[in-house]
Formats: sequence, C-alpha cells, structure tokens
Amino acid sequence: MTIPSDSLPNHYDHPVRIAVIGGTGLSSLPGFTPVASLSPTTPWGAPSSPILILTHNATPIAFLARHGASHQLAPHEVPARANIAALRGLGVRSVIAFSAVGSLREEIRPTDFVVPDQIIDRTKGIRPFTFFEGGLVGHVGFADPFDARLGEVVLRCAAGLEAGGESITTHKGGVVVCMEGPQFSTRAESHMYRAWGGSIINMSALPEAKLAREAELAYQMICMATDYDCWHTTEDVDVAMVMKYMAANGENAKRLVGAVLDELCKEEHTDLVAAKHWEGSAQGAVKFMTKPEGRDPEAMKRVEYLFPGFWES
Ligand SMILES: CSC[C@H]1O[C@H](OP(=O)(O)O)[C@H](O)[C@@H]1O
Ligand SMILES: Nc1ncnc2[nH]cnc12
Repeated sequence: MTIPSDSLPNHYDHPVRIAVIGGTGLSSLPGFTPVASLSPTTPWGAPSSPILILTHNATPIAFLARHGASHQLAPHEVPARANIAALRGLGVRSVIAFSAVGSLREEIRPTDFVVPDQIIDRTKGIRPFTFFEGGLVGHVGFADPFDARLGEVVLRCAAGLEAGGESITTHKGGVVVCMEGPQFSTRAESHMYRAWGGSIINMSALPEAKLAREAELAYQMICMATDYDCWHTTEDVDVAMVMKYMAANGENAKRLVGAVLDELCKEEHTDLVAAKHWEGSAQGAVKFMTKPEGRDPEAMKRVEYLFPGFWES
C-alpha cells in the first residue's frame, strides 16, 4: 500500500543518519514504511522533492527522488546543492545514491550493478557545483570521489545476495563518465569514453558527489546498467530501453538497499554511518583559504547551515 506523502507528518524529531537518493526508475522505495514527509528549505533553495522518512527495522532513512517525484527535473536542473544540504540538515552523514547508467564495457550487461570508484567529469560547467563561493573559498580533496568504506559494505551485501541465489551481478569498481545530457552521447563520444577507460556513463554523478564531499558525507553511488549506450553492435540507447531495464533493476535495488541497511545498522558501523572519517575535512579547507576580512557574511551564513557553530570554533 502506498501512503500519499501529503497525509504524513511534516516533521520528524530524531536525527536520520542514512539517506538513499533514487534516480531514474526509482522514485520511491516500496516495501519500507513511510513515517514523515519533509520539505526543508536551504540557502540553496528547495530539494528536488519532499524527503520521505522511511523506517527499516526501526531505523529511519531519508529517501529523496533526484529528478522529483514525477521525474520532472532534467539532469542539469536537479538542485543538487539543496538536496545535499537538506539531507545534511536532517542529520544525514551517509548517502547511498542510485543511478541508471549506460554500459561502456561488454562484461557489464544491462541489469548488472556496478559500485564505481572513479568519475570522469564531462559536465559543461552549467550546473552549480560548490557550496564554497560568493566570498568564501574552499578546496576539498576529491581524488577518490566515492566512499571506499561504504562501497565495501555495499559490495559485501551484494555478494551475500548473489550467494543466496538472488539474480544480481555486481561489479567492483569502475569509472563513471558523467556527461551533461540530456541528449545521449554521439557514437564518436561513446567510443572515446571507452578509450579513456570509462566503464559506465550517466548524467548525475556530478555535482552530487562533489557536494557530498564538501558537506563531509560518506557517499557511494550504486549504478544499474540499462543499455550499452551507442558503441555496441546492439540497439542504441533510448528512454524506452532504460525504463524497461529499470523495471527489473528496481526490485534488485530494493533488495540490495534492504541488505545494506541491515548491515549499516550494526553497532560496528556506527562511526562509518556517522562519517567520522570525513569530519572536519571540508571545514579545514574553508577556514584556511579566505582571510577574515575578505569573507562575505552571507556566504558565511550559508556555510553555517551545513556546519552549525562553524565560525564559533
Ligand atoms: C533516462 S536515461 C538518462 C538519465 O538516467 C540516469 O538518471 P539517474 O542517474 O538519476 O538514475 C542518467 O544519469 C540520466 O539522468
Ligand atoms: N547511455 C546512457 N548515457 C547516459 N546516461 C544514461 N543513463 C542510462 N543510460 C545512459
């Protein structure tokens, strides 16, 4: 049964540590119990959709539909800063982000899952991509754009499901090419991305992953292959193909999220879920760059939204 989100409470009074971002074909997480629907505003505007708080074995998780509840936002229109800031504001420190991707490798078949570890940026600079601007500068490290520890947990859970006979094939590591879109690639581009070492392609790993790093969140994308883009001898990608495979992938995504949440709820992962290993990383980058006399008060206030008490310490 789906409970309409407007009949749910619009507040939730406990911190929520884990978020799931759903992408194409995954605009809800059926099977989890909705307990609240939140519409926070941030200094960067409103998130893509109301954030649903769902419970899984008594653990709350935040669910956000990246393209909006009706998939009304094109990849370049996704308010990624508001999304990440709103999640952080709820207490979220770990994010599992789903994405439908094209495969650039023969061995990554449609319906396979990939837990990537690298990104090549082919966005065109038209998406707002940092929290630190407008009178405040910060440079965070981004050598490894995903959270390896969260990635390990996801891979272990996927292996457990596979061993239990579930039909999920999961690939460890891979390079996501994040293109601008919304049009798909030309054939020449598709071949070029393969020559560059790309494994899969999407339109939404960035700036989401960069912003998560700036917000000191542990962030891992789980990619679900839906097509072979247009380099392969099979049919060229189109939306119908993506949606057809996402129907199958959605079930697998739900199973995998369930297993990952079961694991993350264990006491041994408390520090990982709280992203203790990222704590202070971005704050250091911001504090030391712009001299106090050059800091814009509005920019300082925006940073305060991400890191309450930031300027007092
Ligand atoms: C409809 S195919 C292109 C679209 O699908 C992917 O979305 P998401 O990453 O949110 O699952 C891809 O990135 C494009 O936005
Ligand atoms: N071939 C493709 N290119 C970009 N994004 C995608 N999402 C799913 N398939 C894709």
